[in-house]
Amino acid sequence: MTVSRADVLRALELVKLPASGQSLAASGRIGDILVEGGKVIFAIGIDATEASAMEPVRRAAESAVGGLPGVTQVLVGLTADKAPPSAAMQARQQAQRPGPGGAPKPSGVPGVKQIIAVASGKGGVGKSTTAANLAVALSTLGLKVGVLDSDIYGPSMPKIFGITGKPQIVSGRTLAPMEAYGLKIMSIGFLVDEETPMIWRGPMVISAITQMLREVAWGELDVLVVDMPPGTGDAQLTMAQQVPLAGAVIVSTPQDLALLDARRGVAMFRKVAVPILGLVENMSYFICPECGHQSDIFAHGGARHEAERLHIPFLGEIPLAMPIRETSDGGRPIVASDPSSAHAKAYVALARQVQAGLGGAMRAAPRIVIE
Ligand SMILES: Nc1ncnc2c1ncn2[C@@H]1O[C@H](COP(=O)(O)OP(=O)(O)OP(=O)(O)O)[C@@H](O)[C@H]1O
Repeated sequence: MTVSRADVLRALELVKLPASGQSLAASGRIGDILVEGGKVIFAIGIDATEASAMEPVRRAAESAVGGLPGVTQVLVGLTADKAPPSAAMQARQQAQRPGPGGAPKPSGVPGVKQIIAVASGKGGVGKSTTAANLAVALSTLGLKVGVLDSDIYGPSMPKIFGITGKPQIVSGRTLAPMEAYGLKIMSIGFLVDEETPMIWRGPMVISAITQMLREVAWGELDVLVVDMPPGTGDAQLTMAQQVPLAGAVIVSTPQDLALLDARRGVAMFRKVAVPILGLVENMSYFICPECGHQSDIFAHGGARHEAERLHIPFLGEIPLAMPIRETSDGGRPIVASDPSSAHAKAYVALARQVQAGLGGAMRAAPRIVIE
């Protein structure tokens, strides 16, 4: 038995909006409905200010559609991007945006002291490898560390940490994070099916991130490292705004073009008043494993200059090295699998800089209110 879009809409007629009592089906808030076999995926358009009020509607929509014969899986996201906002909505959003003074900020996550983002202006610069090794390095400094992989375009933490399986539900909607190398790990890869078409991932990212932040039993953490999706589009900007970030680390390669993208990354976090902890140069230079000769394949040092130009801290250089790639691609990040190597030490040096920067960021940031 296959479900049709009309069946889905009929089920959504029974879901009412809290404010108006209007049915969700008739509200004009439902975007395209994707039906693949027994899987149904769609997004509900909302004003960014309605996110918590609309969460029960999202859940009601999921259970109404989930009850249809032939439906095996339902994924409903809330998206603030769908419809162009009305003038009133725009005014409200404008009022919410942090001004030069910094406030207001999203509320903190109970038990989690600091959340940092690892971001890059474009894909493929080694952001996830850096985030994973930075997280392990922070834990070698004695901190309790979690990793939240929000890279909708290519969640790589399950692979980097060699995690298979799915997180278990601990109670109600709360999931237990996965664990590896003493870190708590949650990935969007565990929540969004690999087959979910890319076009759906953008709209879903915000509700998935909220879920990963607030409906995961993180326990007590000193630092939660968020691996951001690469780029500086709307999804990334909204995330930077919605996640209570203490700071951001930008990863770049030394090439001019990558640096241009890194500059956009810096501008994005500045726009939402998130402190920049600094810029890391990844794949900075190459040391020949045979003869030990160092070659600067991409004109090494570009990121250091760029950091100076942008008046942000330069956090260090990570070489382009086969052992980094092999361990990262093999589920054993080098800081965990070969902690005495020079490469691991480079990440630990990076972690020390980040830790020092966070002290400053915390002093400068408004007090985070624990709900
Ligand atoms: N310093 C390094 N030396 C050698 N290989 C590296 C280094 N950093 C990353 N890599 C390799 O480069 C590839 C891309 O890295 P990674 O997935 O971390 O990048 P990313 O920026 O997160 O990519 P995406 O944007 O696609 O998610 C991986 O195969 C990784 O192992």
